[in-house]
Amino acid sequence: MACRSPCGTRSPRVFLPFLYPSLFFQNGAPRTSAGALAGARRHRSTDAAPSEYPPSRLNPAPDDYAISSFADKARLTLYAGDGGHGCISFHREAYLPDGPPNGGDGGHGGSVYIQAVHGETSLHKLARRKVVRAGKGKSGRGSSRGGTRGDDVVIPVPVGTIVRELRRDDPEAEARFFLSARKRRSMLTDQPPDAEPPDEDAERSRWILYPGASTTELKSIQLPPLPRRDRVLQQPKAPIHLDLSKPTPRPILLAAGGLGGLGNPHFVTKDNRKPMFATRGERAISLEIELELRLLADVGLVGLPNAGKSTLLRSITNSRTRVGNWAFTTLQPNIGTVVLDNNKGRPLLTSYRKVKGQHDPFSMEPVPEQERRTRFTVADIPGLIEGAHLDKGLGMAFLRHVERAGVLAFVVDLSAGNAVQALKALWLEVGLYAQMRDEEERARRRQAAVDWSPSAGTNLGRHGDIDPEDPTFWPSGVHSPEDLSVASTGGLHIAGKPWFVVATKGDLPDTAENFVELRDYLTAITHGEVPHPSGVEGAWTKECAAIPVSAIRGEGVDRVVHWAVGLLDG
Ligand SMILES: Nc1nc2c(ncn2[C@@H]2O[C@H](COP(=O)(O)OP(=O)(O)OP(=O)(O)O)[C@@H](O)[C@H]2O)c(=O)[nH]1
Ligand SMILES: [Mg+2]
Repeated sequence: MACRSPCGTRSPRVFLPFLYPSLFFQNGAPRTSAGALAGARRHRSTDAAPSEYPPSRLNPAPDDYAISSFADKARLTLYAGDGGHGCISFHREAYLPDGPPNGGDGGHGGSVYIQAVHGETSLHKLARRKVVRAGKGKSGRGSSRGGTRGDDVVIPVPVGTIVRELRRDDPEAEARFFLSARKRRSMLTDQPPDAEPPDEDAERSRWILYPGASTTELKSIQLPPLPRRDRVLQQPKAPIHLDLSKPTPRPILLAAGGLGGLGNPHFVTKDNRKPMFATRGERAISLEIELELRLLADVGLVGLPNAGKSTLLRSITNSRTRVGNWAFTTLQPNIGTVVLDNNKGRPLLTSYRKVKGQHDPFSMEPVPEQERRTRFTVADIPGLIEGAHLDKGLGMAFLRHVERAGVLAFVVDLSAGNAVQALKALWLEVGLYAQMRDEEERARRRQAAVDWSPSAGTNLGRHGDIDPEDPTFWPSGVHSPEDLSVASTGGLHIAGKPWFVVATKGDLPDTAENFVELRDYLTAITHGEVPHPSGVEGAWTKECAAIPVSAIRGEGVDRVVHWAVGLLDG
């Protein structure tokens, strides 16, 4: 039977006790009178915890928490710096009326880089900044003085950030593309490339002519072909897709600055000793990118609102995340660190993690396969409600922060109704979300391949010809047409993770029966007697366990740490 929830949406009655325990339970016993519903207060901000527990770190006062700004998405427009123009100048000296050309070169424009660093935890500063501009190169000056380079900009982002290119505007690549297209056209029509009249304006716009020259001199100027230039920085091809899941030792180039123009001494020939022209600096690329932060924690806590996730985090780490007896106390993800080593050389728990891909090519030392784990991180996210995968409540936006956790810990409140039902509801949301993410990812890859245009990259052949056999033809991350039709994993990337249940608030009366039912259900899943609660095929069911705890008293929480470490070590 469905009823109308206090916020006006339709939700099955089963969710109400989880969302608004104060409406249904008083001192652990369910309320029976219907009139009590109307009289009950929705939020209890002052008496945040049952009165029998004295205030402590695990039962904090409502204002005893750390606040920090947090954003996990940002959109940025990046402008690399234009190159400075080359200078047209001639040496002037008394009694030397016709000095040699001495115009300096323009400075190169600054580039925009990105770097994943420890210490950054949020994208909120970038989300507010919106635009990032690198410096323009200064134009060259007389007496062979080159222009200074534009300043580079490095964007520091937290480890775990994903960078996606949305749009790019590269005037130089466009010009090159049109030039090569013209050449191709003339080849197809069997005409020599020079038969087609050159686009005068396009060619001329790349040059600066001497302002002091007379009209007749200007008319007689014969511009040479643009010189070929070597680039130190190659613009990454479109579309850029980076997954910065590790700190990057060096900044990664996103938008390369334009080359500076060449001064007039470069164009001296035996026929033209006084070139009255120099080249303009290149116009630089601009990019629109999207940043998405997926926090990298070893263990992700998933639970209904008010289940006790934050209290659990406080009890196993030194986190000061907010705790309160109402739904949606936590509005942004929190990460806590569980220290397994008391920093005095004596490990509290022996754990090893596998090391891969960290081989130092210059080291003769054998690479260890595993190293001692001294700490692991736990992410606490806002509570999920039914329909979270459809963006109801707050849950959906934050599920991505547990998406990359090695282990999922489902936190279930034993005092708020049937624990098995609560667990099934959570897995249903997580499973649906995982399937949706898979679908989204496939759609994005398909779209990227459709949107992508070779003109945006710098990988044209000599004549601008496109070769699909060439691995550089495909956008980054896609190496062949088959890659675009990846078989659906159906959400297995989340449902395939090891998981366990933390049955919390075990100190409250009449919770033992609820726990026994939950434990029996998990044993049945492990033995394959009932299906995995997510409904995803091939999901992890190796050793599903429920650990009873009272986080507010700090009882049983050591077992949570031990179990999590066991699953992390594999
Ligand atoms: N008796 C008892 N109360 C607990 C326990 N753990 C948490 N609580 C209380 O349950 C309420 C909710 O705790 P929170 O840790 O804020 O719950 P949460 O899951 O983080 O809630 P949201 O952030 O809103 O999703 C608080 O009043 C806690 O004091 C426990 O083990 N026993
Ligand atoms: Mg919380």
